[in-house]
Parts: sequence; structure tokens; C-alpha cells
Amino acid sequence: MKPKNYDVFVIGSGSAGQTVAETCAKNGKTVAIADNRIFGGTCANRGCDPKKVLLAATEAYELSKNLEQKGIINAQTIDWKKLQRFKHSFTKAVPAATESRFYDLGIELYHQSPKFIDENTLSVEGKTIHANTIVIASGLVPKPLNFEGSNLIKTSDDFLGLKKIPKKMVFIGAGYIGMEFAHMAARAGSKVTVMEHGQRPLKAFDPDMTHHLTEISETLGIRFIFNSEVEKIKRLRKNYEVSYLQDGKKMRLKTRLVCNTAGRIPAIQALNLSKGKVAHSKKGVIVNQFLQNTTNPRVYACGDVANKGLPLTPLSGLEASIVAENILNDNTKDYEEPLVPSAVFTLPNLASVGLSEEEAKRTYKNVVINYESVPKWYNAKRINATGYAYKIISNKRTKRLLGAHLLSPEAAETINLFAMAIQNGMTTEQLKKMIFTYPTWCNDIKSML
Ligand SMILES: Cc1cc2nc3c(=O)[nH]c(=O)nc-3n(C[C@H](O)[C@H](O)[C@H](O)COP(=O)(O)OP(=O)(O)OC[C@H]3O[C@@H](n4cnc5c(N)ncnc54)[C@H](O)[C@@H]3O)c2cc1C
Ligand SMILES: NC(=O)c1ccc[n+]([C@@H]2O[C@H](COP(=O)([O-])OP(=O)(O)OC[C@H]3O[C@@H](n4cnc5c(N)ncnc54)[C@H](O)[C@@H]3O)[C@@H](O)[C@H]2O)c1
Repeated sequence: MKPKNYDVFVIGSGSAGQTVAETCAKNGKTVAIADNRIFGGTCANRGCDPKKVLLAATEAYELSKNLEQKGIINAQTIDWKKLQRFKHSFTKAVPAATESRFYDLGIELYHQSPKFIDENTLSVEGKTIHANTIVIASGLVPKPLNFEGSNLIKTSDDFLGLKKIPKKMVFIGAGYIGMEFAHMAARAGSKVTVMEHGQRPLKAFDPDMTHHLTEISETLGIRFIFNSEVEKIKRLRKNYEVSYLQDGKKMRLKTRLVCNTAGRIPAIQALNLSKGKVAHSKKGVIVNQFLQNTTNPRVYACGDVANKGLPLTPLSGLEASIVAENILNDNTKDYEEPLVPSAVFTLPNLASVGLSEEEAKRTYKNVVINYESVPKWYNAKRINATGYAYKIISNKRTKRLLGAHLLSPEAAETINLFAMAIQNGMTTEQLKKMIFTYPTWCNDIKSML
């Protein structure tokens, strides 16, 4: 059979792959795209978007529970089954809508994993493909856990599709996914345990903020087992038995479901990258400043699978637009690490942007650290919320903002104002002079400075 030829072949149809494929097709290139799962990628099908639909109900639950005896008669309870149906109303249209956008642009679709045969040849669906440029945008997959019984563990995909919330659940890993899911499951009525091999959750975030978040999580009934390593999982009649080591001691617990939230690794195993002479590491496809592979110039990588930037949706889109521009205009755009705000959608949210306290102290001679826990401030009291804290870091000499770390029910929104202020080099004085709507969480920023 004659090989098929394309200008651009994209592997992965998530935020990153879509952006490259569509931009190249709109600019006259012949384009094909392959995905070995439903089209549309992680964020829209089994990540950020469906998660936030589930979160909406837990927010309503939290508010009504906090205001019980304060104007609300009976706190709401979560109907997980109906909530799942509501979530499905968002996700069900994604694959077909994504495919039809591609068809409309003349992009050809493949529904299997391609494999490299040589530097610019792939094999997919039994066909041989030649492409001038190959873009790897295959994202991440859950990190496999290797102990006896690890095949019994569920993944984040399974959690987001659970028909019923189990009475008891264990999450292995207290990162973004483990903490967000633990909060949702606990509010939906599950007795949650989070096992973490580190000493605290969310190690990329400010330790004072994660300390408050841990305490609040415990008041929800979430049990943390830090410094722990799971050794074995055994199926019992209805439950699972988890055997683990904590501080060297052998322990056991029983639970209905165990979920792997121990991190995610690049989805490159099926691609036969060595045949394509594509340099890669544990962090993904190795790219230069143009997001072009360092050993095979016909290959670019973007999104979570590239070894640059944090694995977050807005960064996948940004990297993909740079790759598209470099394909169309012959490497004219460098990737520069942008300022990236990040939020964990627990309740309260944990959010952060800019330098950590440690980084700021290492970089500047004199820094001002404004850190306070303020559950008594009006905005928190008004909704009877317990978690409200901030740490704002500025340069003592220039008064410029360097970093902001927030814990509040609206921190994921408020942090964006800090991101704008830091990006634009604003000083604490300039920010304090702003007029914001009152009484809002954003207006509290002035009191934090
Ligand atoms: C549960 C969860 C919640 C999240 N929440 C947030 C959030 O709130 N905010 C945020 O910014 N980020 C969040 N993320 C991260 C976000 O989803 C990713 O950063 C983003 O989706 C990455 O986009 P991408 O295009 O690089 O990869 P993906 O969207 O993962 O797309 C990769 C595509 O490649 C396909 N693929 C993989 N291997 C192959 C192969 N061999 N052949 C063909 N196709 C292949 C996959 O099926 C997938 O469709 C979350 C992630 C998860 C898992
Ligand atoms: N709100 C958001 O923006 C959001 C939400 C979800 C995911 N994400 C993205 O997805 C990425 C992956 O998230 P994640 O939560 O899977 O990973 P993560 O890296 O955030 O957390 C993994 C956690 O598991 C722990 N761990 C690893 N192996 C373990 C083991 N064997 N036993 C016990 N604990 C173990 C780690 O110490 C870490 O705390 C994140 O880095 C983030 O970029 C973002």
C-alpha cells in the first residue's frame, strides 16, 4: 500500500494537539491527528471541566452546611447519581464535537496509537504515514504503582465516573488530584483516607497554607497518613485491605475503594520513540526553546508531554500555539516560561502565584512577608467559612509584589488579580490604591498588603 503523506501529523487531541492541528489546517497545511481514546483530551473529557461540574454541588453543600442555623433550615445533601448525570451532560458532546470541528477543517482522523518507524514515518491503523512534521501532544497517564494488588486500584478517570460514592475510600497521593477528590468524596458522604509518602500534602504549595488546609480537611473527616508506603492491596469480600508501612511500622486498613492519585507520567510508551530518534526522559519529550525535539528536528512536542512547563491546561494551549507558529514560520518563536498562577480546587481553594517564601528569600536581600490567618474577616464570617489565610511576599526596597499564596473559598479567582499585578510589576502601594467592588474577596487584597 502507498504511504500517506501529510505536512503535519499530530499525536493527541487534547488542548495542545487541537490547537496545533487547527492552526496548521487553517493556514493551508495538510493535517492528520490521531488519538487512541475518545477525542477531546483530558481536560474536557476526564479532567478539569467535569471535575469542576462535580465541584459545583460540593460548593453548594458547603455553603448550605455552613449557614445551617444561620438562615438555612436543612443543609443540602449531595445526590451523586444526579450530579453524575449533570456532569455527563457536559462531557457527552465533547468527542463528536471535537471530531466534527476537525472534519470541517479537512483534518484526517485516526483512532489508534501511531508508532514511529523512522524519523518521519509512522505506522497507524495498518497504514504507513510520511509527515514533514510530527507533533507529540499525548499528555500524561497515571503513574503505575508497583506493589502486590496494584491492579485493584482505580484511577482519576474511574473516580470521575463513579456511579455511587463508596462508604470508604483511600487516595494514594496527596497532590492536586488526591486533595481535590478527597474533598469532594468527603462532602458526598465518604469516609476518606489520604495516604502520602511525603510529610504534607501539595508539596509545591506554601507549607503554612497547606498546614491550614490539612487541619480543615481533618475537620471534614479526612484522615491523613503521611510518611506512608503502601505495600500490598488484597481483595476481601466487599472491601480491600491495604497493608502499608508508616514510619517503618507495618499497618493495615480496610476500605471500599482505592484510588491512585500518586502523580502522572508522560504518555509516550506506545510511540516507539527510539525508532524515531526522539530524545525523551522521565519528564517527557525533550525539547529546545522552539519546543522542537533536540535529536529529531522533524518532531515538536507541546502540552503535558513536553519536558517544559507545568502540566496545566492554559500552558498546554500556550505551548501549542508556539509550536504551530514555529511550524508555519520556521522556528521564529521561543518558549519563555510565563508567570503561572495555579489553584487546587479543594474547599477552601488553595492558590498561588510568583515566588515562594523560600525562593524570595534566596533571590532578594530583604523581603516583606505578610502572613496571617483571617477567618474573622467579614467575607469569611458572612458565609461562616473557617479557612481564610494569606501570605503575600514583596520586595522591601522596590515594594514590588513577588508572590501571593491564598487559602479561601474564592482563592482560585482572587489569585488572578495578584497574577496580573506581579506580571505588570505593580508595587504594593499601587495595588492598595485600586478601587475594587465592595464587599468582595478581591477588595480584601488591600488589607493583605
Ligand atoms: C483529574 C484531573 C483534573 C485536572 N484539573 C485541572 C485543572 O483544574 N486545571 C488545569 O489547568 N489543569 C488540570 N488538569 C491538567 C490538564 O487536564 C492537562 O494539563 C491538560 O489536559 C493537558 O492537555 P494536553 O493536550 O497536553 O494533554 P491531554 O489533554 O492529556 O491530551 C493528550 C491526548 O493524547 C492522547 N494519547 C495519549 N497517548 C496516545 C497515543 N499513544 N496515541 C494517540 N493518542 C494518545 C490521549 O488520549 C489524549 O486525548 C487536570 C488533570 C486531571 C487528570
Ligand atoms: N487544579 C489543577 O490545576 C489541577 C488539578 C489536578 C491535576 N492537575 C495537574 O495534574 C498533575 C498531576 O496531578 P497529581 O495529583 O496526579 O500529581 P501530584 O504530583 O500533584 O501529586 C502526587 C502526590 O502523590 C504522592 N505520591 C507519589 N507516589 C506515592 C506513593 N507511592 N505513595 C504515596 N504517595 C505518593 C506525591 O508525593 C505527591 O504528593 C499536577 O501536577 C497538575 O499539574 C492540576
